[in-house]
Amino acid sequence: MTTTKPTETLATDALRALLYEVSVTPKPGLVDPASQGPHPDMTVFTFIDSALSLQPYFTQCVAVGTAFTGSDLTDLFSRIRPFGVAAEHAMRAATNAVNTHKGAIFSLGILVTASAYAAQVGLELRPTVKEMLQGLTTHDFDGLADKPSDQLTAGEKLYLRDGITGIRGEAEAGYPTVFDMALPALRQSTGTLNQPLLDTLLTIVANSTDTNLVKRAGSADIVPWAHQQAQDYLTVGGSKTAAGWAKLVELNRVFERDNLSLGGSADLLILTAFLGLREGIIENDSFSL
Ligand SMILES: CC(C)(COP(=O)(O)OP(=O)(O)OC[C@H]1O[C@@H](n2cnc3c(N)ncnc32)[C@H](O[C@H]2O[C@H](COP(=O)(O)OP(=O)(O)OP(=O)(O)O)[C@@H](O)[C@H]2O)[C@@H]1O)[C@@H](O)C(=O)NCCC(=O)NCCS
Ligand SMILES: Nc1ncnc2[nH]cnc12
Repeated sequence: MTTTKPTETLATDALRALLYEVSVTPKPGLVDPASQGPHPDMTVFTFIDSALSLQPYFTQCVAVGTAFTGSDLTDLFSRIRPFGVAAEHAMRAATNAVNTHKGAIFSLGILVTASAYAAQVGLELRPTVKEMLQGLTTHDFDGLADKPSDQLTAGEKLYLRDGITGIRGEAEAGYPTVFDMALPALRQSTGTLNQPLLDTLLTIVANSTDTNLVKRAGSADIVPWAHQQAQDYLTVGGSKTAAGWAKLVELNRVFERDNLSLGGSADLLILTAFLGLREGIIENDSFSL
């Protein structure tokens, strides 16, 4: 990917990506301006407050990425992790302790930091991300079996039970769902901004393992079902056809009825929107054809 946008706009583009994602409607399994979906503890306003609470964090990520001069990029990741933990506290302070953007804090913080560093040294973004996160899953999951079960996070439990690496596996591999599937789909999309982002979300759902979905469903068996539902939507034309809209309305109903969350997929859409903003595919709330 290439970007000519200045580093000074990175933090703002991160906030725009967070706000654009929650504004897209109608999103199955997720909060949008028209529906809370399967999230009775969150509204679109919770996400707006959450996003704005993260502005200092993204500014910190830009500063750390720009100033880094070390040779081992895993040190760059280690330097921002404490800021990420602090950002989680800021998020919970802004949302009455609700988890809106925990995953987005992790993933978007990495992309913002890597973008600032890569621009400073003239490197490509994705290799920079992979170097920063080398060994992440091994590091984070090492000794997990000895951790008290009541202290395990959702992702850690799913790794122990199903071997699902979730956000960590996606990140350490350099976000293949984003770079190899979602961003190419966004580049080829047309229409109003809402439509390409909807079709990109369902492209993500069709091609990734969302640990929120698995957690809510109680079994990884939900994943092939979700892949098929999203693919069916895309096959009938997605947001561009009446059949696609009918499928989307039906998916919204089923995900809400069955309490199924796509929080992880939403985060990957946030990353894709951020990269779309950096590449100029998305400009000033318009969408280049
Ligand atoms: C590295 C951590 C962030 C990992 O945290 P954890 O051990 O909790 O791991 P997971 O549960 O596997 O994932 C955490 C969140 O990551 C998102 N996610 C899930 N699957 C994927 C995926 N395949 N690719 C990318 N991202 C994924 C998801 O976050 C989003 O969903 C949450 C909102 O949905 P909801 O269903 O409401 O979630 P809950 O409230 O938790 O469930 P309910 O109670 O409602 O049922 C929200 O977080 C979205 O962002 C997963 O939830 C962490 O360990 C860590 O290190 N954090 C410190 C910060 C840090 O390291 N920062 C680094 C600076 S760069
Ligand atoms: N719109 C959304 N609804 C629920 N969880 C999310 N995580 C990130 N965006 C979300």
